[in-house]
Amino acid sequence: MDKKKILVINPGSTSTKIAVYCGDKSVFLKTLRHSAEEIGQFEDIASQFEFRKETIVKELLEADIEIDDFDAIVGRGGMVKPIASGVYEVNEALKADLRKGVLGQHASNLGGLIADDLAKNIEGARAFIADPVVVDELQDVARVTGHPEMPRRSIFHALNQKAVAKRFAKEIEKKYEDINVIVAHLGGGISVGAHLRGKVVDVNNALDGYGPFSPERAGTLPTGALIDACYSGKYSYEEMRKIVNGKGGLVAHLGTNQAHEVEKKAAEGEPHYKLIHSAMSYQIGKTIGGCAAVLKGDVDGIIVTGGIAYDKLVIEYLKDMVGWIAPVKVYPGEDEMQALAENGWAVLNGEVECKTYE
Ligand SMILES: Nc1ncnc2c1ncn2[C@@H]1O[C@H](COP(=O)(O)OP(=O)(O)O)[C@@H](O)[C@H]1O
Ligand SMILES: CCCC(=O)OP(=O)(O)O
Repeated sequence: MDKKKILVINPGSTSTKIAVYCGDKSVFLKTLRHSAEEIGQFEDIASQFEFRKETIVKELLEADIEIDDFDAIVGRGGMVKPIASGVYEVNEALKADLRKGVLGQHASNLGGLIADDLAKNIEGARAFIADPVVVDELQDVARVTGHPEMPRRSIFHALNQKAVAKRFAKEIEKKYEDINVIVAHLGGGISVGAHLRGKVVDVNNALDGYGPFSPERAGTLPTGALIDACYSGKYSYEEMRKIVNGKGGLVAHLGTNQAHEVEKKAAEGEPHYKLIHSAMSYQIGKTIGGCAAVLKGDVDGIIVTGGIAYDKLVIEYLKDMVGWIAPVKVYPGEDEMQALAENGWAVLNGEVECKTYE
C-alpha cells in the first residue's frame, strides 16, 4: 500500500483529538481534554480557532512530527447544511458554512477550518471532512413535531455511530445494510440512533434539541419551565443557549463535564452524584427503548460507545434496563480517528469519490 501520511483532527466539546496515520498505521494519537473553565473563557466556538489550532501544532512539534509533509488533513465536520453521508473536500462554500455554523455552534465546526488552514501551507495537501454531525437520513415521520416551525433535526455523532455499527456488522459477519442496530454514543453530547438497514432513520438532536442530558447538555427539558425561564428576565438569550448546550447536564448539576469524576464519586456513594449519574443512565435507557420501538423490536444489537462507555456503572445500568431488547455490545471510546483516516485514504487512493459541498 502507498504510505500516504494523513493528519486527523477531531475537535469535540470537551476534547481535541489528534492522530497521524502513515498508510493504515496510526503513528501518533493524542487526546487533549478541556475543562469547562478552559472552554468557558471563549465567547463562542469560532473564537476557539487559534487556541485549538495552536494546541494541535504544539503537540505535533513536541512529538517531533513534521507538519509540512502530509498528503491530507481530515477534520471532523461541522454544523453545515444537512447532507448525505460521505467525504467532502473543504471548499469555500463549506468553509463559509462552517464559520457561520448554519445549524448551530459545535466544536466540530473547527475541524474542517483547521484542516484547511494547515493544508494550505503544505504543498499538495488536501483537506477533507467526512460524515459530519449533520448527516441526515431521518425517515419523514421522524421529522414531524407538534409545531411545523420546529421540525426535528438529525444532529449526532454520525461518524462514530456509523463506524461502530459497521464494525459490529463485520463481527457478526453481516453487512451493515442488512442489520438493525441501536447505537448510543456517550460523549460530551449524547446521541442515540436507530439504524435501519444502514440508515439512521431516527436519532435525537444531541446538540440543542432533545434526548438524554449529557456531561454538558441539558437534553429534553420541560417546555413550560423552559419558556418561563426564557421570559423570567433572569437570563439573556446567550445564557439560555448555554443552559441548553455547554452549561447543562452534569455541568449544571455537579459543576463538571468530566463524567469519570462523577462516576468516581457515585461509586464512593455520594448520594447526589449517585442520583444524577443514575438519571443520565436512565434517560439513555429510555431513549434506547424508543429506538427499539422505531425498529419494531427487530434489533440485532445495542451498541454503547463514546468516552462514557468506559464507565462501568453506566454500562451495568443499561444492561439491566435494556439488555432484554437485544445483546448490549460495548465499544468504549470511539473509532472516529480511524474512520476519518480511512475516509481520507479512500479518496487519496481513488476508492471513493469525494463529494462537493454546495
Ligand atoms: N475511563 C472513563 N470512565 C468514565 N468516563 C470517561 C472515561 N474516559 C472519558 N470519560 C468521559 O467521557 C466524556 C467525553 O467523551 P468523549 O467521547 O471523549 O467526548 P467528546 O464529545 O468531547 O469527544 C467525558 O465526560 C469524560 O469524563
Ligand atoms: C453535535 C453532535 C455531536 C456531539 O455532540 O459531539 P460531542 O459529544 O463531541 O460534543
